[in-house]
Amino acid sequence: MLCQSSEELQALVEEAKKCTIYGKVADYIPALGKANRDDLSIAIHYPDGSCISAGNIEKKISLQSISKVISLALVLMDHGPDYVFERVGMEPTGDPFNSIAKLETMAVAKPLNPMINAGALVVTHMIKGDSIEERFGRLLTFVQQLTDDPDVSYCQEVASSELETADLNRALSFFIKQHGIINEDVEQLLDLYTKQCAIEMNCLDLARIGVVFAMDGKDPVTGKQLMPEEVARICKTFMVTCGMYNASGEFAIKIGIPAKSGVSGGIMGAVPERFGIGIFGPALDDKGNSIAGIKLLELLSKNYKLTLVLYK
Ligand SMILES: NC(=O)CC[C@H](N)C(=O)O
Repeated sequence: MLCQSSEELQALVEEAKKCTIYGKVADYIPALGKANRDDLSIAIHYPDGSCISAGNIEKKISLQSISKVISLALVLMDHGPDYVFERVGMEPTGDPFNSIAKLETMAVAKPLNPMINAGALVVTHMIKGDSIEERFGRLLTFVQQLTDDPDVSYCQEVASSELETADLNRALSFFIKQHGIINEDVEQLLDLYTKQCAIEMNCLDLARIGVVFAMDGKDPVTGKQLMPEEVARICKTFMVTCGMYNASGEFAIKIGIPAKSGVSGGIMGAVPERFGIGIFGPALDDKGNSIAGIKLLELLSKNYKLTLVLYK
């Protein structure tokens, strides 16, 4: 779909771009280290199908942690909330996304929420299917429905690059396996998880996913209900409480938009009943969030009064 470029949005991008010099591209997944620190683009997708954009919105990025919201929606549909929340909690941690610390101090080694890596690994473990191919195929089909784009796929290079270097995620998986939270082969789980994180798309597709969450799980363009309202509500709530890692509290206070970020520099936002947002800005702050992406959302939220507490 063609996106109208907006001068107003472009001016906000130029303003937000000034802070990319204070950020750093993630390189613990070697393939992500190739990104250009100074990139910044945004698409906003409205329920009537129109959209506005600024920057190079055709550039594809891997979802990384943004995929955690989508896999959560899928397993909530696969198993229902009771089953899912017996295995992963609902509480923010205040710790970095890849931290192992709380797992050891909890009475049951159940990860605190599905947005940290330990919790996301449990969620990925719950994706139904008889093989890795079938489970990944189901997830990808769901993503293709959410974006209404059958060509969305994953980046083999990013997936392999993460699989080769994912020893911390291996450690988390072995820990939760030892404690009986998961019971599958760790290497297979990581194969599936790294492919999930490597699903790639452009900002416009990302904004389209955002508008589906914003409209309570219904694609406003096709009219299809892609997930039950209840599932969309749970996912959006996690985006508010845990979507920006251990910066979620400050983000909620200052910006107040349900959002999920990934270390590729992507942010997917869902402004309830109004629009979806897709951002790409690979320069990250010290918590792993897109530094210019956050600045851009702050400007948008202030200029257009998007913060949650203003909803009537
Ligand atoms: N914060 C992120 O985006 C993390 C996702 C990444 N694939 C990881 O597990 O480390």
